[in-house]
Amino acid sequence: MSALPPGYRTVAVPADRLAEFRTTDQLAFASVPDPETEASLPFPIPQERMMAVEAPDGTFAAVHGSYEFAMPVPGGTVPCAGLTWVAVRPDQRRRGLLRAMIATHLERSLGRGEPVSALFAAEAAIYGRFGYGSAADDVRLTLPRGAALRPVPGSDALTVHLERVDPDRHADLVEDLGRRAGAGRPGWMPRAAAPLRVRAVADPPAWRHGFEPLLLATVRDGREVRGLALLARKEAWGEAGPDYTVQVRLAAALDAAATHRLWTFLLDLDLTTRVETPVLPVDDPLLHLLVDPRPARRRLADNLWVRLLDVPAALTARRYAAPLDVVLDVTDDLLPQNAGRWRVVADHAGSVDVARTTADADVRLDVRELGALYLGGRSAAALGDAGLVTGEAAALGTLTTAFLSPRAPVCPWNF
Ligand SMILES: CC(=O)SCCNC(=O)CCNC(=O)[C@H](O)C(C)(C)COP(=O)(O)OP(=O)(O)OC[C@H]1O[C@@H](n2cnc3c(N)ncnc32)[C@H](O)[C@@H]1OP(=O)(O)O
Repeated sequence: MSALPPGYRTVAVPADRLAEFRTTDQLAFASVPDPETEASLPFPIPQERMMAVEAPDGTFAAVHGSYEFAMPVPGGTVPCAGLTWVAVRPDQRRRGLLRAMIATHLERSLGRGEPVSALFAAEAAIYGRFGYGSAADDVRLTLPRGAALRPVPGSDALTVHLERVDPDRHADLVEDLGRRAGAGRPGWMPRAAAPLRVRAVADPPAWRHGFEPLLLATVRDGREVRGLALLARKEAWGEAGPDYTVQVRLAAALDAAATHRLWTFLLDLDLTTRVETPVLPVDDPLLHLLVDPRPARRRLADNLWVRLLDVPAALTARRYAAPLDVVLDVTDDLLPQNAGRWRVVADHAGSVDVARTTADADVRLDVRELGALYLGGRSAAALGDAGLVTGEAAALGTLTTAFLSPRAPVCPWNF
């Protein structure tokens, strides 16, 4: 794999070097050290998944970590290493430390039996060279107060309850309902680990930036919670009076009526002028419910990047929307065991077989593009139009239909 410069070495991070791990990350991201906030929150990365590169003087030059995820994929879940906290000290850049850390990450993930890795990219140009493909987009809207929604039967019968967030009482509720709301959506990463659940509802003053303490809105059918949102408002007064902003950090609902009731509430809070949505999938029901979507400001961004580490294990972990019998010729510069021709056969009953073959290839593509297709949010035909995947139009069409997911993939929280 990738060599480190002379005198550098890859090391595990023992508990007594957690502060140095954090400081290295803060130096790379220019984050303001905040010991009070840090002490109030559980550290998110399991210690055995934290790694560093030590410089010749024994200090950390670079760090990375990973989360253990069961990533939803079309028709199932796959063990996934969520790469995170990738940081190279500014005085140690561009000498191959990231490249070496990626090699370590791929090798260790495979050793743990994780055939897939996923990440959020700080900068979009970094990870393609390592075989990660942009597999999902997300959208954030800024909506005017009072934006009208098309009617949904049953919405009026639901009630809304608003309270301040209490992390002890609400962490599991938020995770459980969020998980159910995202059922069937590839990439909708559950936060199985307790530190991640706690941090999802955490509200330290340093994170508020002028907004009020975090609120929880629950949509109820009697006593049963059918939807919820985490939100906060920012007070502002202008010449024309109140000009508040509502920031919705998370919104989840179990059905159309709860979705409608939740957004009807969020879009009509007194004193407010605008409502900022959280990250939404590009096919979120809110987009379909808006009577007039044009005044909404939209920001489209890349969401998950996906890397297949073990091509046959990854491809057999998901199901396909149509029968498939195709020979893929895959290139993979970092993991040669993935390279070459694979026959992928899937039938209507859900059986999938991926095996080495010497047959002629129908489709040629890099592992990066296979990662982009994996969650079902990209079209092989469209990647073909861009020259990134090659093959006969019929083969690309079959691949497109079989890989697509009925719901657009997204991860609703950034790791
Ligand atoms: C999943 C996450 O955690 S995303 C967070 C990533 N971290 C950050 O953005 C924090 C600030 N930046 C950094 O810490 C570092 O500059 C990193 C991690 C982005 C890069 O680390 P380096 O050790 O400098 O990278 P390294 O020297 O191994 O470069 C490997 C390759 O990536 C390229 N590269 C590195 N950074 C970037 C970048 N920001 N944009 C485009 N290309 C880049 C290099 O040019 C090199 O290309 P080559 O293989 O064609 O020669």
